[in-house]
Amino acid sequence: MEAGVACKLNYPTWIRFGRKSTGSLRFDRIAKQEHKTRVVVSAHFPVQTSSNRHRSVSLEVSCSSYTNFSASTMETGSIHAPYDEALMLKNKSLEVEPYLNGHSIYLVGLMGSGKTTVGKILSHVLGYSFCDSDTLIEQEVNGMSVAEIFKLHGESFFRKKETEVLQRLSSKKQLVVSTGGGAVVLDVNWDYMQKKGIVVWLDVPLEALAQRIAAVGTHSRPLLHYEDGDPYTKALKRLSYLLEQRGKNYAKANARVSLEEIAGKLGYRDVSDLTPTEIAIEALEQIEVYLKEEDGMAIAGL
Ligand SMILES: Nc1ncnc2c1ncn2[C@@H]1O[C@H](COP(=O)(O)OP(=O)(O)O)[C@@H](O)[C@H]1O
Ligand SMILES: O=C(O)C1=C[C@@H](OP(=O)(O)O)[C@@H](O)[C@H](O)C1
Repeated sequence: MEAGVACKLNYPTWIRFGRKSTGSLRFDRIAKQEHKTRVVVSAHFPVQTSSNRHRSVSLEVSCSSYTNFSASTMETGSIHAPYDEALMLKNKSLEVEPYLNGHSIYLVGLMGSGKTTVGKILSHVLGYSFCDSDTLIEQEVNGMSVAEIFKLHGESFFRKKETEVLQRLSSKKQLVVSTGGGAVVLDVNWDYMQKKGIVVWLDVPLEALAQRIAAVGTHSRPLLHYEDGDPYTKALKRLSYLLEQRGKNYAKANARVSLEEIAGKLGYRDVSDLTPTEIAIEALEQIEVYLKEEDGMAIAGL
């Protein structure tokens, strides 16, 4: 089909895919001028996942001639086009960036929710600096690891340092900050994060978190050392408890990125099929929704 349409117009077509089963097909401007072709496009986007993880999209396109608009359809068929997530991420960041106005992004969520992984992707695509609050704390405490800080100085010392780090970052713009899972508990931390920042919650099902943590081990996460059992069981038990304690705090975030919802939208059966880039795209979408709402409220004087 792609070849067929291109052949009729003698120019290549551009196909842009949206994420919510929508998209558009754009024809080269010169092609439109030269051929005086009015293109009527009806697109159908069932998302399919192939075994090599490259998504392809079926697209049905109908074209009719401009000079004889009522004329019959030139061609109908189906295109399988690669789903370029890096390009989609870039496009989304270009769309969101002007609304961001330099505001920093603070990622919150339970241990293993991907704050560091997704944060690095976001900082790179937005051209922001990336900070990991745990790493900054470790640097402040003479390079001691988080686990060692907990062991030697206790959790309250760690929390004090965490607040100091967030206070220091709060005066800066254009940062993507991966916070520690417990940063949401203290109100003062929210004041710092929201001073020049937007808080985004990565909401990941507990089983997926426990799987991720079990894959790398629990040694670097001292709060997971209280339970018995294998790493998966230990992580699942403790994370369930922590979510009960902190659920309300995470829900205060300006934007929520639910992996279950993204997987549903993309037609995946399991959240573990999602790539960090797909999660980063959704984070930008949710940030955009939040900023547009804020903008609307400011214009309405609310
Ligand atoms: N979308 C993802 N799918 C699978 N594994 C992931 C994903 N995001 C992160 N991980 C893995 O999970 C672990 C924890 O991720 P990380 O970004 O360090 O989380 P956090 O900073 O929230 O603790 C790492 O081993 C990372 O490679
Ligand atoms: O949930 C928590 O209270 C903690 C999460 C950890 O960070 P990650 O969420 O980056 O693992 C780290 O700050 C510390 O072990 C405490």
